[in-house]
Amino acid sequence: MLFHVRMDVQLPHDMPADRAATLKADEKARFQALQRSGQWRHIWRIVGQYSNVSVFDVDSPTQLHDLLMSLPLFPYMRIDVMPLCRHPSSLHDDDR
Ligand SMILES: O=C(O)C[C@H]1C=CC(=O)O1
Repeated sequence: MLFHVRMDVQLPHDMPADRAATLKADEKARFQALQRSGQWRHIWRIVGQYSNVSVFDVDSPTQLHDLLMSLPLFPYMRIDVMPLCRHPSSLHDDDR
């Protein structure tokens, strides 16, 4: 199942720089593992914002929920999710 996910990150202004750096490094490691697994299929930065739009390929809404909650930056994100299905005119066989 494919999901479009928008994540807006807002770290508290008073978070110590070393704590923020650790969180970002942990997030990057988790993100790259999920990319390698194929579950985090695409990501784009939204220009000028600490935000991204991503496409996830997971087995169920529950799996996506658990995956998002496992992200180190989860407590500092607003997350919006849209379920996707294949467009009938798409030329891409892997859109499902
Ligand atoms: O940078 C972000 O948008 C937040 C998050 C998503 C991937 C990642 O490495 O960090």
